[in-house]
Amino acid sequence: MRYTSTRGQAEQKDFSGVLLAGLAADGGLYMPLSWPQFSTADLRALRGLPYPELAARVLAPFVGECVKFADLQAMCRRAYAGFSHKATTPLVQLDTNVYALELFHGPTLAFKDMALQLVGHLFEHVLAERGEKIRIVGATSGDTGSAAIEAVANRKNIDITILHPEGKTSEVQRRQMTTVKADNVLNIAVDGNFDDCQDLVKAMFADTEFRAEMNLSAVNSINFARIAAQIPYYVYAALNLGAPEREVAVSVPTGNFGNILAAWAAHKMGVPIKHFIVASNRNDILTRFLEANDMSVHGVTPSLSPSMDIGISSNFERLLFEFLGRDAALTAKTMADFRTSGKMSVAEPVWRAITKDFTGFRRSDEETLAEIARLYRESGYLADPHSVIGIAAARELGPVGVPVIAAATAHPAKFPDAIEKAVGVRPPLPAHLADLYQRNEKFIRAPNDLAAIEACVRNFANRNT
Ligand SMILES: Cc1ncc(COP(=O)(O)O)c(C=O)c1O
Ligand SMILES: N[C@@H](CCOP(=O)(O)O)C(=O)O
Repeated sequence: MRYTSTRGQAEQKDFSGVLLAGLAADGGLYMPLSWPQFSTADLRALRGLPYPELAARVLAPFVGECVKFADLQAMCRRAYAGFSHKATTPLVQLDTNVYALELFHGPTLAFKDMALQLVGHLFEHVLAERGEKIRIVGATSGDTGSAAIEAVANRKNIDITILHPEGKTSEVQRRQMTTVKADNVLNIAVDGNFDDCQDLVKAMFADTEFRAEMNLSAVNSINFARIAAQIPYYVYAALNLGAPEREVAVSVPTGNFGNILAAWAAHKMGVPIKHFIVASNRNDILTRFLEANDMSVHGVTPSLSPSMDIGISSNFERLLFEFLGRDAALTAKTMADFRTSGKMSVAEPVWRAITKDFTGFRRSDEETLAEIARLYRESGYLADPHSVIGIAAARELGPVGVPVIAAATAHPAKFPDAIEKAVGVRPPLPAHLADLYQRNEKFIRAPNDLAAIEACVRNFANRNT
């Protein structure tokens, strides 16, 4: 499998090349040249497999020749061995046609573990083969940071620097990053919001000298390996609900658009996913676009679902590329105009085609608390402030008679203040994190300034010289 940039100017790469590069050299995002196809018979053959086996088979065509299938299988087994639920991603029925797909049984209690636990093994494997060292730079609004750190802490040949917006994650999320004891981890609290952190990461990649000097790599969903590793759980859930003979829909709490894009990729590969519901909080750029063809940047306002506090959704570029008929020049121009003007609308037929597949939904903080309370009262199910928006969207907008997979993206214990406000109880952290509040934190502070951040990354890289 070869990968091409959405902006068409970067060299094509194989899976390992994409994994290590993260962002394409032209600022675009890598996409497979074509989507692997799974026939009805192929899908039936996956039904009933344990999650790690299914994941290896779904990922094999993306990985291609880069990793032997037996090695990929072994990595999938190791990646999910530590998950706290035997089914890895269990489905919980909440209503006649609403199912929570629990993606938070990994070590850091969010869906990011699903991809990053595997990506950590893939990095180590590919780096050992190539004899290379990488420096990962990543941005987080709360969950990617700890999942990435957990996946690569103490791994040889990898340094990781995570930028988080100071004061804008939950305390549990911050401590999950800043209390990890590993010499290869640097946490930076940036004086800004998530979009500032994400821009700083992209700017480091755009600084070609710095990128080459540091051999930068990415753990955010700009790295296609992240998207690929998020596809298998949609295949697994759809099969468990009757696919390929039965259609399903998905409802996904959305920020950077990576998770729902993975569901859409599963649909392109042959899984009968009929509709895609984008659930957002008050940071609703995608919902505004889906309602009125208006993608205008409004900045980021803190909410009770901090991981979705994202102003610009990076992965929308991948969807745009597809709906523009894979016209890289037009995608590049549209993205450049968006960058300059802070606004984007697409040609009417393109917008109609997108909105045929995707519907937007939003909930304010007050509504989110009310949804948590209602769900808890009616079914005893405690959902975190991100997942509950997707669940509410599934109940309200799910196509009639079609089972909706509502992605449950985080464990409620990551957001105890919001949960307590909604239902009056503080969900306890699992045993492996029980002493999180007693652990010592380690991070540095930096301004929202590229030169300052690059200096931090460079100093960290040179710490032992
Ligand atoms: C708990 C949670 N829900 C939802 C999201 C949004 O997912 P995405 O950025 O893939 O749209 C995130 C962060 O990415 C998250 O951490
Ligand atoms: N919501 C994320 C932000 C980054 O998203 P990613 O999927 O591109 O890594 C977070 O919680 O950190």
